[in-house]
Amino acid sequence: MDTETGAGSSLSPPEAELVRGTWSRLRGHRDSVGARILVRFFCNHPTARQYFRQFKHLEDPEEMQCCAQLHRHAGRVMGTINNLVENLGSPDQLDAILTSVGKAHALRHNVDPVYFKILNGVILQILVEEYPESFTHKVQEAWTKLMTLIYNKVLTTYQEVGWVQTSSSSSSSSSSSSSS
Ligand code: HEM
Repeated sequence: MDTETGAGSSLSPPEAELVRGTWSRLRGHRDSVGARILVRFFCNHPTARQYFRQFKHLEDPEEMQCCAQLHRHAGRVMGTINNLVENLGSPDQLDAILTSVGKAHALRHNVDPVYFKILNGVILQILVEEYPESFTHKVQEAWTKLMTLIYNKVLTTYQEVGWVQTSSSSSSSSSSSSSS
């Protein structure tokens, strides 16, 4: 079987096992962890809110925390990660899942792909904060590889569909702070 996604290496079997092991511990808390990730992301990178009608004008983290659209997207992000983790042994499936995510965000939501890179960093940051004992150096390396694979495949899909940055998708005024 092909071990490449075409846009970055697949995880080795031991790396995939490390990701599965940590995910199985946090899967039951994925709604609350997902909401924390998105609140941190949107607070530290306010321009990322431009794509979300319901909370693009919200500044207060408490108000954001209550927003249904934020929770829906948190569920979708964490649901997609769940799907990816369940298919770590199937490069073709990983490819199909990420192509679909890439197409939706490029063609329907017109999201600047740089936000995927930023969000990936926030996901890792929150996972390490929430599960410090589980996220050893080796586990972090394995998760970083999964995040890189996500970003590379999404970016490749953007290129394949001919996504072109417009002023409304620009991220130039994004805050670059990474702490909460
Ligand atoms: C790992 C990263 C991400 C994953 C897995 C993900 C996943 C999803 C999924 C599965 C959907 C529904 C797809 C559809 O509309 O058919 C969605 C919708 C959406 N995503 Fe993402 N997403 C990610 C990152 C982002 C980022 C970085 C942004 C923008 C800053 C974003 C903005 C949106 C918007 C605006 C929608 C539509 C929201 C709505 O209809 O309420 N996504 N996302």
